[in-house]
Amino acid sequence: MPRLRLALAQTNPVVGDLTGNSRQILAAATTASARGADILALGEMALSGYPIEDLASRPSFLAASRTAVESLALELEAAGLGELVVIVGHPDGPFEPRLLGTSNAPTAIAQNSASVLQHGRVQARYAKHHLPNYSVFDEYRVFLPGDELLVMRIKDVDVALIICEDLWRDGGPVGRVLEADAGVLIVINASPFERDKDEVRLPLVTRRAVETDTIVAYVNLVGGQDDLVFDGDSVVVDGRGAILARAPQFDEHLLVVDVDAASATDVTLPDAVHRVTLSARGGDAPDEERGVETPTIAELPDDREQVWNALVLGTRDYVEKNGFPSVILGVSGGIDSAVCAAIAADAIGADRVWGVSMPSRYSSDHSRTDADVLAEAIGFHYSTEPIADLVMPIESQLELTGTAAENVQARIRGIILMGLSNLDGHLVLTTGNKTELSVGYSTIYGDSAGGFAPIKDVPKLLVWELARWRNEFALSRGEVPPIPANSIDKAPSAELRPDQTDQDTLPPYEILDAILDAYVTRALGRDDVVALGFDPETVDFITRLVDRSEWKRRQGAIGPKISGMAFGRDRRLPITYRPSNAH
Ligand SMILES: Nc1ncnc2c1ncn2[C@@H]1O[C@H](COP(=O)(O)OP(=O)(O)OC[C@H]2O[C@@H]([n+]3cccc(C(=O)O)c3)[C@H](O)[C@@H]2O)[C@@H](O)[C@H]1O
Ligand SMILES: Nc1ncnc2c1ncn2[C@@H]1O[C@H](COP(=O)(O)OP(=O)(O)OP(=O)(O)O)[C@@H](O)[C@H]1O
Ligand SMILES: NC(=O)CC[C@H](N)C(=O)O
Repeated sequence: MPRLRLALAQTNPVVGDLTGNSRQILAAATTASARGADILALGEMALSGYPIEDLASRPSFLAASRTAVESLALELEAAGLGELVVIVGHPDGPFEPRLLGTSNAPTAIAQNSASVLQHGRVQARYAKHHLPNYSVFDEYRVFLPGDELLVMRIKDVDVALIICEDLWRDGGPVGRVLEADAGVLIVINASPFERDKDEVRLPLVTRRAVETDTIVAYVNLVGGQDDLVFDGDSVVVDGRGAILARAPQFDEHLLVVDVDAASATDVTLPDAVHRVTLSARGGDAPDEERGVETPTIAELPDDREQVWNALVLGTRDYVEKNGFPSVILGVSGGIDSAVCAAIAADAIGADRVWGVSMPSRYSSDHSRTDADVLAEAIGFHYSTEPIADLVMPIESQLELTGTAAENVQARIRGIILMGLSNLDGHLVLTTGNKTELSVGYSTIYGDSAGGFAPIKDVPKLLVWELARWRNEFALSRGEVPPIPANSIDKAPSAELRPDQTDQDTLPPYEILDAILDAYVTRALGRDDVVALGFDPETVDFITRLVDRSEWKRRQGAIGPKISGMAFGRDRRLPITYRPSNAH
């Protein structure tokens, strides 16, 4: 059996940065070549970053992408890497437009493509067939589908190539892999992290390997892009479904593995298959001269560690890719701000985190002392800005009472954080969790003010779990646990009036999160939620709060998606909405 050495690079591109992303690809190619690889594959759109959204409708961006692919091929050749087959994803076009509406509507003129580079030029190109148009994906809006499977004959092995969603759909290119009798199937991906996604993704990869009787090499991007976090977790599986190699989650990594693939046959190719023959690296040099690559098979960490790592990477990449020197947040002694501060410190280092305690006349002693303990444990920059004297004049001049008065405190805190952000360039982190966002339990333009929301997709019960996990993790490494025990154990409170607790307004979090899971995540109607055994009045109260606060969410900051139903593009509902009966 011929042996191929595959290198899969989990790079972390920045959308639009064709020059920087090309540098990442060149670096991966240099290492892959030094390790004797025949083929280097990178994630979907590794050259442009993913998703490029309506940039795909700009001819100038497409022209720049084409130029970047051609330049990359020349640079590889100039660097002495021309023998290596490099598979790189990028948008391609412009093509004959598919009109989507009026003449002003965005028009699909691009394809989601992969170019095969060797000897200083593009040897072949593949265009993605299946354009996902659900959840966070809008590819049908901006891309034209491809209609041919690409097979590369290299070292007497037929290597088929497809792109991400193509693997998820029966029929189309994946259906033709078996007919083409390919020995290896390379899939380049931009597959965002979701809790439990691995329970779907890995079985899918192994199922396709068995169905198509090929070695499947699945390579995914890594890194944060706005609200998405790509987790890497690239994997190579043999035709019986056994894992041959697996890259770590959330890290840039080059996975190198030797595969013994079936020899190419002279089967008659189905119509929609294009085959190219590429020269073999190193000519006829015997495989033994390259030595043996011992493949790594990374273990997946447990659920809480995966989620923590996703939040940290999503936060870090938002800060770094948008050029912020530092972040700032209000620290109240409560669990949400404590967890956000710990995420921020893990993401960019405590010396780039600013925490501000902003006590009001209702702030408890423990809110200050717990914030002090947090600051000491994490070691971020810490200051105190009392707000009582700032709140008072507004309250009295406007004669505000009740919630109207309470919200002034949260808004003054927002003004302080935004003022310091304007002064020193910090990114403001807003600390709302998914439970609060679901029911609108935050003050608009107050504690919801901010540019990035690290825990916006984390329900309250999971916030507590993550806090406990992070502290245990610190202890297991002989480090100081970052989150004060008291912040975890005490009853949550907004402290906007004397002795307030969240449960004055909301049901216990065990019940609230369970109802939200049914209504928001599983999108059940009101009656179906009640049928799960919840008190009908509580269900009515909560579903009404959820519906009524859609407008607040629409104005809210983005934050890392960790679930299959994150607020934002996963869940698109009208703001103006009057349910006539149970929905
Ligand atoms: N459909 C719609 N479209 C556009 N705007 C709409 C709107 N519905 C209300 N509004 C506007 O929204 C205003 C009401 O919203 P908002 O000003 O936010 O105030 P509101 O939601 O009434 O009160 C804030 C709630 O969040 C709680 N809170 C505050 C701070 C922190 C925490 C915490 O523990 O995390 C909790 C607080 O205890 C209170 O229950 C209205 O006065 C109106 O201006
Ligand atoms: N005294 C305070 N000092 C500084 N920031 C505050 C203060 N009170 C509230 N904030 C800011 O407003 C946010 C929302 O307040 P809230 O009290 O709801 O959250 P929390 O204290 O972090 O968590 P919990 O909801 O568990 O109490 C806080 O996370 C914090 O960023
Ligand atoms: N980029 C894509 O085509 C991604 C779609 C795919 N179903 C995934 O999440 O992995």
